[in-house]
Amino acid sequence: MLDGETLKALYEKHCKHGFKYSYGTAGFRYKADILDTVMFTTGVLAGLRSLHLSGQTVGVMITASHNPPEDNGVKIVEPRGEMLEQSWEKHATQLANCASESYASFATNLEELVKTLKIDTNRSGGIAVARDSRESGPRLLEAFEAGVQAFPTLRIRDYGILTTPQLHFLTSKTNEFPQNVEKDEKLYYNEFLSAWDEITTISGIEALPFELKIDAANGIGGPKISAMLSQRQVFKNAYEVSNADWQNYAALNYCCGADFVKTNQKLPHGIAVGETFNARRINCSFDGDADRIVFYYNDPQGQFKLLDGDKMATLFAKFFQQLLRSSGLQKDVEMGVVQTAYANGSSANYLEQVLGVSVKCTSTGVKHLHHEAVKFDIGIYFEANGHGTVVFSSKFVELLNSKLATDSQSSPESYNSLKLLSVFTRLINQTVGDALSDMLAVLAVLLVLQWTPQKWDEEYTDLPNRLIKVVVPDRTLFKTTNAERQLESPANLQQEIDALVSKYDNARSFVRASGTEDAVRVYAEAASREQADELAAMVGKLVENC
Ligand SMILES: CC(=O)N[C@H]1[C@@H](OP(=O)(O)O)O[C@H](CO)[C@@H](O)[C@@H]1O
Ligand SMILES: [Mg+2]
Repeated sequence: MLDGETLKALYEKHCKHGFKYSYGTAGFRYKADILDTVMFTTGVLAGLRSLHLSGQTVGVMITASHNPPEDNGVKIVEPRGEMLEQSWEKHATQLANCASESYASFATNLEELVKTLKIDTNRSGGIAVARDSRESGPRLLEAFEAGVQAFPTLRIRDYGILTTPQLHFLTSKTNEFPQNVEKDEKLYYNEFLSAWDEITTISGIEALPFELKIDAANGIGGPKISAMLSQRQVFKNAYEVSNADWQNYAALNYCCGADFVKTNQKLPHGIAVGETFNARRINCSFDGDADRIVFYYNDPQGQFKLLDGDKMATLFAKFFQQLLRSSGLQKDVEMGVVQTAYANGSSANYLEQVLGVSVKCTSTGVKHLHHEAVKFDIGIYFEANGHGTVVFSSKFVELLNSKLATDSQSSPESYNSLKLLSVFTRLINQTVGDALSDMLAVLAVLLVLQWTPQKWDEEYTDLPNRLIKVVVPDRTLFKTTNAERQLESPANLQQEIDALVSKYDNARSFVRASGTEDAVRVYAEAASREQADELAAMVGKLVENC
């Protein structure tokens, strides 16, 4: 470990005092100008995590996702590509807050952590770091790297600008693959494109039968999706990337991107739809770090229709259920869908009542959903905003492989389904929700089923819903229970919300403090658009006045 004097000099160069931080839904996320201290301590903490995990490489992503350009943030990725182990979040928060107090407090906390976690600071370890396209990224990276220097035995691999899922993927491959395999973006593209190639072979297509319009939110997803799709002839002239101006910092997520489309339920700037209805036209929006995606289309009446995370979860559930049936595996495989309270009531109904698939509800944040999803053989998890993926158990993959090895003589339909299931385990980025890989997976399902976006949408009808933000003096007063669906405090607020909800048809509403923004979120759904909007506004008033 670095000597005290040198560490103190680094601390003084990068740390400021007086701010209180907390590791939220997706790491630390604040205005970029107050993040230097927490970047420095995250460098130290990621180092500790790597050393604690016998020197395995730990990932770090510097991003504020869908937030405005002036924000930034940082999150730590486990060696297998998952979000930081939850018991370590408190260490991350505590170290940052001690550093925000004084050097002495930081040094004492660091010493305690090394002691209580029994960390051998002399061993070697590794950090893989990347950032999104924000202007503050390089400065914050510098503060982060200074923190990592606390342990001179650590190697840092700086990947420059990546999407968040690319960093998760490369972190996981760094630990999984031998040293002589180059872990770079090429590895990422090859992984998903080679699975995609099998889909085009199975479906026998030479050109994509869709007109695909991609809104890249002026984030890093723009150049990356172009780098990926331009490698395959099948996409030639079939896609267009809008809002790809990732070097125009102020344009990031501005009036475009997945969050804008989901929240406003309308087309982003830069995507126009033609006068006449086109059944093959499919649009999608990424968020700023390309770990979310939503799809949409305009129906024959010219009405905007959103195909969000719930629609993706239900599409995958229906598709995998069909494949399990036709391959005779449905009795051996447990499939489930994990959602949050923000999932549209109609989607849960459809899954349970129409498909007969089990549905679990967890707190917001993919770390919670992922944790629950891995309990299934096929665990499909999506937040309504389009953040999610599918995870497959190793038991399921082994079963598939052994069936594929022995079942080649069985019916062509059954064999084909087994092959498709196997391809999807490779087409989907299982480490984390990934706009690029999710986009390919959705297109692949539509191709195999020969569905248009409209046909996909017609499986069930969303209940009209509204999500609003209310700024309050202290959002930490809003405490929830029951997977965030009910408030415990402020006292009596839940009863008042329940009383309002009971006045509307088929209605539901809940309130929780955001973990990424300084606001309280209010969600409402009801039988009609007017009722959903009115209920959200009324509950918002209750929150404002309490
Ligand atoms: C309602 C909503 O969309 N909440 C988002 C948002 O979290 P909040 O804690 O609600 O701010 O950002 C998270 C990180 O990207 C994402 O996981 C989550 O779904
Ligand atoms: Mg994101």
